[in-house]
This record gives sequence, structure tokens and C-alpha cells, in this order.
Amino acid sequence: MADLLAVRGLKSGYGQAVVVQGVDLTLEAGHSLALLGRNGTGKTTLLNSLIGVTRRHAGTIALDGVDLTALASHRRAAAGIGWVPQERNIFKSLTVDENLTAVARPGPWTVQRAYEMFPRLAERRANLGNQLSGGEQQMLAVARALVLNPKLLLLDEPLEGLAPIIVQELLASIARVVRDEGMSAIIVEQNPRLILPITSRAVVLDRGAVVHEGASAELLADRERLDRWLAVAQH
Ligand SMILES: Nc1ncnc2c1ncn2[C@@H]1O[C@H](COP(=O)(O)OP(=O)(O)OP(=O)(O)O)[C@@H](O)[C@H]1O
Repeated sequence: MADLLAVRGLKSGYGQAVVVQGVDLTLEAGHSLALLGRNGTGKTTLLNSLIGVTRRHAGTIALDGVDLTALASHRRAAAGIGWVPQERNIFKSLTVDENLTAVARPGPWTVQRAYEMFPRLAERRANLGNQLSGGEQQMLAVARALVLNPKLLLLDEPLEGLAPIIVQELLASIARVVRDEGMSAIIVEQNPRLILPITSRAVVLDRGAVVHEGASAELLADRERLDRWLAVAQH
């Protein structure tokens, strides 16, 4: 099958600083990729480089056969990249329902279907964005990206800073979206044990370079690698 995403020799960063040090990355349609690595290894920078908000020094990025390399970020979004940054971009003065209907574009991911994935949002549809908890805001941010009907969803640490019970609920919703519904996605996450069970592929970054690429299930079972790259103590 042709790759949905093809990144070749990508070097990118901020100003003169090169953070992503020559990354090759591919993802087939219908797959989800866990992007792992210790703090400061360039996970967010790589994700931001796909949507085009960093400085590119070298390399190419193609989505579904379309070369995105020279495109501005809004044109990459129009080409099919749905981006949920760490800041959870939502309209705080609009209701949940308005947040979704304001941005929805035609496609399989309707507002109704987003509510099926995130039942808590359906309950909160009349609440304003600023009346939602952090976890609910994150659910709304993901749902907003979905109803844009992207070809590829980018989630940057969606579970960060959330209470454990909300982490489980959000993770279950993300699993429904990527594993059961086959939405192609790249998910940045610190904790491999949370994200590897719900993704099909895994990439580990170290100092801006890919040090491992493989099946998520394989990495989850590999204590030595988890410990070496991610310092996950396993007992
Ligand atoms: N806006 C920026 N300007 C300059 N340098 C930055 C900027 N954002 C990040 N960096 C630097 O780039 C490097 C990689 O940061 P990045 O946020 O991509 O790592 P990360 O793997 O996502 O880490 P974390 O898990 O802590 O979010 C770090 O050294 C960081 O200081």
C-alpha cells in the first residue's frame, strides 16, 4: 500500500538551531503511530514540522502523494493534516456544539459521529468551552480536529496534565478513533505503556533522530529497549 505520509531527510528547528536531525518517517493509511522519546528529544518539533510551524533546513514531506514541503501551515491543514497542539485550541466563548459545527467540513466524521466517540461531549454540548474541565477541553480539541475530516491526525501529548480517570476516558475515545475506526494518526506521548496498546506503530526519537521504528506491540514487550530509550522501569 502507498504511504499516506512520507517524510524524507527532514531537518528542522527554530532559527539556526536544528532540532530534528534528518528524520525519515512513513505511515500507511489506517495506521496510528506513537511518537515516543525522553523530554526534549524533538517530538513536538517533529510534529510541528509536519504542520509547518518550524523552520525547515532540509528534507521533504508528502501527504497522500502531495508534496507539502513548500506549503504554509494553513495549506497543509487544507491538504488533510488535522493538528491538535498542546495548547488545546478551542473557542472558549462558544458552546461545545458551536465549536464543532463552526469548523465541520463534509466527510465521514460528522458532529454526530464525534459525539459517539466522545460521549461526554454529547452531554456537554450546550456548555461553553470555558465551562469545561481540562480533560473535556482536550476531548473537544480532538473532536474539532476530527470533524475537519483530516487524512492524518496529529495529537501532541493529549493526556498531559489530566487526572488519571480522565486519562483513561480520553484514551478509550482515542482508541475508538484510531484503532476501531482506522483514523490515521501520530500521537506524541511520554508514557509508552499508555499509548503503545492503542497504536499500531511506534517511533522513538533520541536527540532529534529516529533510534527505533517498529510495531507498537513489539516495543511494548521489549523491556530492554523501553528502559534504554524511555527509562521505563519495569517490574
Ligand atoms: N520555540 C522554540 N524555540 C527554540 N527552541 C525550542 C523551541 N521549542 C523547543 N525548543 C527546543 O527544541 C528541543 C526539542 O524540544 P521539543 O519540545 O521538540 O521536545 P519534546 O521531545 O517534544 O519534549 P517534551 O516531551 O518535553 O515536550 C529542546 O531542546 C527545546 O529546548
